[in-house]
Amino acid sequence: MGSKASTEGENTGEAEKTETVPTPLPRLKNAIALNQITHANDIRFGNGRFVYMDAIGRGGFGIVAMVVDTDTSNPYAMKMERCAVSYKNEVEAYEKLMGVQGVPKFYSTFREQGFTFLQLELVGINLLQFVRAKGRKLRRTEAFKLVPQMIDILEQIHERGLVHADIKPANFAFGLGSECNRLYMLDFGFTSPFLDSDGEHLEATTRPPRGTVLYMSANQHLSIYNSRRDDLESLVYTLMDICKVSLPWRNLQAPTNRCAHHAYFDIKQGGTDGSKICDVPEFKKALMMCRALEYDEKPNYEKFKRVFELNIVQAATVSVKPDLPDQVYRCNLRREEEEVLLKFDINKEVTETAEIAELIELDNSPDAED
Ligand SMILES: Nc1ncnc2c1ncn2[C@@H]1O[C@H](COP(=O)(O)OP(=O)(O)OP(=O)(O)O)[C@@H](O)[C@H]1O
Repeated sequence: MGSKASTEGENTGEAEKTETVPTPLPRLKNAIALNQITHANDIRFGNGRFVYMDAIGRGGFGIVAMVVDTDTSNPYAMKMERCAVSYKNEVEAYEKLMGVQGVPKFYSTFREQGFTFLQLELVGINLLQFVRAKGRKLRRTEAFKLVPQMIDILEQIHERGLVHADIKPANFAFGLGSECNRLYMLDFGFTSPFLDSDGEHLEATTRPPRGTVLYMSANQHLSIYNSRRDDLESLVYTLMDICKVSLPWRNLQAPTNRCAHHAYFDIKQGGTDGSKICDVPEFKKALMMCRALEYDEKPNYEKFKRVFELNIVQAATVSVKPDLPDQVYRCNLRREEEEVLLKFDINKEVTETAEIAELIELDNSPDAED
């Protein structure tokens, strides 16, 4: 989750009409085999119950660690954040999404030393890492093969009355082992309800844009509160990006004021019919469908899927799954992030520093949720 101009993905060059073999990207090497994990430290969370194994993700407010439960020896993902304003949001979302296929299981949450923790089902490589591990962007047929799963997850999230509000490649991940051809949706820090307590759609309102600039819908740049149509539009940008169709705004400076957001809005609108965004018929059509949706309208998910439908031969032959289905990917931490982890070293005496006390206070303040 992050309110920032994303630098994720690679600059992909111009959109193409025909499918070409995508160009190589730098490959990821730091895979960790699940059956080979050993821990060389005494960093523990949750009153000593969870042993830290490795960092597998990082975001705007903290890191995601792979941990092992000392009671059961099961591995989990532990999302730890410092005073994250999005934390309460994310816990509520995970509670509402319990049982949804394609959302990692949520096991527990706790707070330690001014940090919040979410214990989650461990899933595998995210889509951004997947593309990097392949060393090339995906072929369109490969990206389209993923669409039904992506839409199904989104539809279920919407059915629970929530919009995800930060759809991007790094927020989709493959499952592990026998689940490696299933997709999961991650990061519910910006997820928000779109229904009121009577089940009616919330009135259109405004708030400062949040999410990841690169994939944010055009309307979000006008500060229009997210609704279901915005998730779909962000999904189209996500798909374009993973299969080498350039996002024309990729090299724009991150918007810092209203005027800059308006510039983004204009370029993301891409002319009256969106045709200036790209020439690929499927993306053009999908974007037009997003633009035709009213603020409170329920999308026709099946129709959306049909835009990307593969023919019978393609559907039977195209396979999209990680080469290493039993591996997660280590992520490099910054020095200050490594230092944070040392606060949880059980061999070190832990004192609550002024900084941590301040963070707890901030986190408990009434404004913390905005
Ligand atoms: N349950 C999980 N299993 C495995 N890896 C995960 C899991 N949850 C998150 N990750 C990894 O950690 C990364 C960051 O997670 P997440 O997006 O939830 O954090 P964030 O702090 O909100 O990030 P950002 O600020 O970039 O949006 C993901 O892209 C993914 O690679």
